[in-house]
Amino acid sequence: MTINIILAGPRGRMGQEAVNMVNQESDFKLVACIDRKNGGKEVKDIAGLPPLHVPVYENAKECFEAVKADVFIDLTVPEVGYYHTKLALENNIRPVVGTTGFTDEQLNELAELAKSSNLGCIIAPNFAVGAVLMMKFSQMAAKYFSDVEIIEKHHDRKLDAPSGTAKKTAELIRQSREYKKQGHPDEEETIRGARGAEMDGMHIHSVRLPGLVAHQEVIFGSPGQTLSIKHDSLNRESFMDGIKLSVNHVMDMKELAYGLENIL
Ligand SMILES: NC(=O)C1=CN([C@@H]2O[C@H](COP(=O)(O)OP(=O)(O)OC[C@H]3O[C@@H](n4cnc5c(N)ncnc54)[C@H](O)[C@@H]3O)[C@@H](O)[C@H]2O)C=CC1
Ligand SMILES: O=C(O)C1=N[C@H](C(=O)O)C[C@H](O)C1
Repeated sequence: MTINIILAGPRGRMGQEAVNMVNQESDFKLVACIDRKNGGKEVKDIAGLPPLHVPVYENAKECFEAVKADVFIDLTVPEVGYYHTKLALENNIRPVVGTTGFTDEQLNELAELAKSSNLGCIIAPNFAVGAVLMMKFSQMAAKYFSDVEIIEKHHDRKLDAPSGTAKKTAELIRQSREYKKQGHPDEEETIRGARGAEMDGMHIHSVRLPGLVAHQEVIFGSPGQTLSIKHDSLNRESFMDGIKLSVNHVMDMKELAYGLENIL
């Protein structure tokens, strides 16, 4: 069976990689792209994309109404990604979303909409299988270590901080860690932000540097020992297997899953 796909964000770092992946998969067919420029053109007219006679729309509503598709892939920015995802569900198209930075309220609203529409929807802060394992291993370790710091490192073009992966890691850790307000009770920041962001008494630190792609280390400590769990995405190909898997899987789902671990 061929899965017809609409993709938003085709000129982005992830979008370009995903257009090429979809184009190379024999069971996937790119049927339209949503881009904030290039409306009325075809994918072949956009530099860096394959020579495909596939229409490009600037208006997502117009695209979803005009083009018949099974799955919608979003790789854009948070507000736009949320709007696209909602619109896709309203048009009976199953979203696979890599865009990070959605609020809890937005995630809850999309989950309700997917359920009431009986449609699959996958929103995954990280599509790299190794990163999912890093998160799950951290969740396991948190049962035995209540002191933990998360250090995420990304390229300096990234808009959201902390990363979606770091937030998801903290949520998974929270499920198995006994609550603890970490650090010295009297500790003080002499420069604001020195201790990073705080969630549930644990700390998250965000590094942004040119040259990096996507990296995270979760460090646990207890008297006399530390445990480090680390993952590196060295390029964006690392995310493509997770997107492929999600596109196939979402076809058989009837509700929203938040995180690739739910379908592995
Ligand atoms: N889930 C995962 O495994 C991964 C998720 N990401 C996330 O994917 C998203 C995209 O990342 P990158 O490709 O690195 O970013 P990018 O900046 O290279 O691409 C963003 C895309 O969004 C489009 N865009 C920006 N503003 C827009 C607007 N107002 N309307 C319509 N389109 C708009 C841009 O034209 C571009 O195509 C980010 O949220 C990032 O955190 C990135 C890597 C892996
Ligand atoms: O913007 C990125 O690059 C990435 N974003 C995702 C996140 O916020 O966790 C996934 C990965 O870390 C790359």
